[in-house]
Amino acid sequence: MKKVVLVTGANSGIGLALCKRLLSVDDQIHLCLACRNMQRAETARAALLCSHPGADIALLKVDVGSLKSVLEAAKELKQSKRYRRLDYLYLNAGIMPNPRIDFNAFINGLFSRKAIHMFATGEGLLTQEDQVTEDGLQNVFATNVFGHFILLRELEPFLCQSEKESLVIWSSSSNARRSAFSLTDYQHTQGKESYSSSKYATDLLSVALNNHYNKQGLYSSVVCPGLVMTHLTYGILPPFFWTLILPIMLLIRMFTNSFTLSPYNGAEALVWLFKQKPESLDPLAKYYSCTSGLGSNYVKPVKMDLDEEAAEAFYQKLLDLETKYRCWQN
Ligand SMILES: NC(=O)C1=CN([C@@H]2O[C@H](COP(=O)(O)OP(=O)(O)OC[C@H]3O[C@@H](n4cnc5c(N)ncnc54)[C@H](OP(=O)(O)O)[C@@H]3O)[C@@H](O)[C@H]2O)C=CC1
Ligand SMILES: CC(C)CCC[C@@H](C)[C@H]1CC[C@H]2C3=C(CC[C@]12C)[C@@]1(C)CCC(=O)C[C@@H]1CC3
Repeated sequence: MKKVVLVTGANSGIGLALCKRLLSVDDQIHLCLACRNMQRAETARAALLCSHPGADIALLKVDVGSLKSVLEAAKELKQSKRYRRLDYLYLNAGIMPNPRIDFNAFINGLFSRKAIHMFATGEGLLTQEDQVTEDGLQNVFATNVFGHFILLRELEPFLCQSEKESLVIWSSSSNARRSAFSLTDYQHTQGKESYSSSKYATDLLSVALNNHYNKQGLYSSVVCPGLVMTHLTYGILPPFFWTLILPIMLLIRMFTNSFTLSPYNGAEALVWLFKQKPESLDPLAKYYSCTSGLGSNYVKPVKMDLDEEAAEAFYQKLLDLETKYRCWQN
């Protein structure tokens, strides 16, 4: 049976590298690139077909930050009858709008005992300016979490099938931090660390999804790709600056193994999960892409800093929000 794989945010960065690597592992897969910009999606498909001529690559238009677009995309997928099931759903699209570096925190952190941790996670170094979407949601939450949750809910018939397990894989981050997230303000309307909050939310959600869906054959995992040079990180510092500090980054990599740097390396854990049996994965672990000082890639599972009650409480809040939006749609 050929595997069916859908990747959101597949037209650039880690998502595109993942697609390329998946085709290298198995060029028989049915690959669906779910992107908001069809021109960029076409360019990505052309690039993938260059390296894998004859590959089965479909495009699906979806803006995960817009509930209307998510519902339309799911409807299109169901109506097209192109696929009967989905084996892997990579929820990779993500944003970090208007990032700012706190240089004081950087200098203080540099000379503290937490220096290595700071480089591995970016903890306390970054703030973002969020916006409100047309649905009245915080943009980072809508894009990184809720749009993907609704997509998953809409695609349940493709994912929950008795004959075979399916795996949902969330692109989380080492920047996910418990203290940046609050159950009473899960959209992060108050603070300035919406990215960190949204990634912690994906970690909680993945745990809750396993509790609710494993019996139906659906499994969920989270990955951290490491620090990768993509449009996202070029929004933090310009490309020339990253090139300038490359020797420093290679040095830091020797201590943290978390500066994977290239999208190819960053996709390591995502590809590794494709090769695993979903039921053999640890629902409470985050799978990190790592690159050693000598440049070899490996995957490291790390227990997440969360409790299952909080995961369940957050899940219930998402269900309530979903009900509210579905009422508005009708
Ligand atoms: N780069 C890094 O160091 C790290 C990245 N990550 C995570 O990895 C994931 C991929 O990021 P990365 O490859 O670095 O970043 P990129 O900016 O290169 O890629 C992000 C992808 O998501 C898409 N996207 C953004 N918003 C939407 C939307 N509303 N609807 C549909 N697609 C959307 C983008 O499409 P478009 O081209 O249209 O903008 C793009 O294809 C993200 O979830 C990120 O948080 C995690 C840890 C580290
Ligand atoms: C390399 C240094 C001389 C200067 C870089 C300092 C910071 C800009 C970076 C240190 C750790 C980085 C990091 C991220 C962004 C850039 C840093 C803060 C991320 C938050 C990017 C997005 C993620 O999901 C996780 C990354 C963790 C590490």
